[in-house]
Amino acid sequence: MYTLKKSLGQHFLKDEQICRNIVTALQERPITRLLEVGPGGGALTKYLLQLPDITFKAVELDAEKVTYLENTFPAIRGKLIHKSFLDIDPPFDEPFTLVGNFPYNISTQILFKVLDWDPMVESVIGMFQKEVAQRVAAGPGSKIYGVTSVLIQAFYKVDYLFDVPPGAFNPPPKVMSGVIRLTPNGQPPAMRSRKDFRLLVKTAFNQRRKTLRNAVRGIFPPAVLEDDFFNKRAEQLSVDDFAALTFKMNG
Ligand SMILES: C[S@@+](CC[C@H](N)C(=O)[O-])C[C@H]1O[C@@H](n2cnc3c(N)ncnc32)[C@H](O)[C@@H]1O
Repeated sequence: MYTLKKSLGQHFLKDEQICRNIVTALQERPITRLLEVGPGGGALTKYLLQLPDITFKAVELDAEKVTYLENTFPAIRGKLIHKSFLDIDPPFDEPFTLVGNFPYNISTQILFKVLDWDPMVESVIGMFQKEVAQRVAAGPGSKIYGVTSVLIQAFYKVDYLFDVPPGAFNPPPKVMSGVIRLTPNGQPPAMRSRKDFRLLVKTAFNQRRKTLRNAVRGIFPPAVLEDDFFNKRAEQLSVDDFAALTFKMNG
């Protein structure tokens, strides 16, 4: 039928109930345009192609799976982009939803791409390694609160929907998985620029055990760093705290 390529994170869903649960979660919000990342053997795709009144597209890197999908699901012809998701531009002119049992080797890059495309991405229903999914959803004070938590939560509300055990996949991955939903959080906090925000958050968490003062020394004027606020550590700061701090960074 086809081979499974570990290098492309190919763990295909074999549990039909999990596939249906993902599609049900997707339908809880109105969607008109849908992009599936990594349709693979079509476990989710076969349901997605049946959704009424939706313009569907998918992007798959593996040529063998592209041929397989086009032969098995004629309805997908003309809707399947044979490229890396990381290399494409938004395939719609208007906001769309992103769905996928994502290849885990590029989870973080997928999240960064969502941020680059925002506000074109109006929602995401995605399967990640559980640890990554939990990190995206984590709040201040948690050990797993980090760069992706802050960057994503500045723009999206994150809901952790459900766990998926290794046995739901062929071949089973070594770790648990989790499905999350991202929806725009309304009003992103005021910040000087997204570029500054990203630099600050990455720099602060790069040395998360240090005080903020020591972690971000190079990117703030020395006088600003004297404030007691900088005695805190990155993991104690809220998304709004990070956004507000961007206005005090070096120009
Ligand atoms: C975890 S599998 C999911 C397959 C299928 N959706 C399922 O649930 O059974 C990830 C899929 O993403 C594809 N993939 C890996 N890297 C990709 C990339 N950079 N761009 C697009 N697809 C990619 C893999 O070939 C694979 O089909």
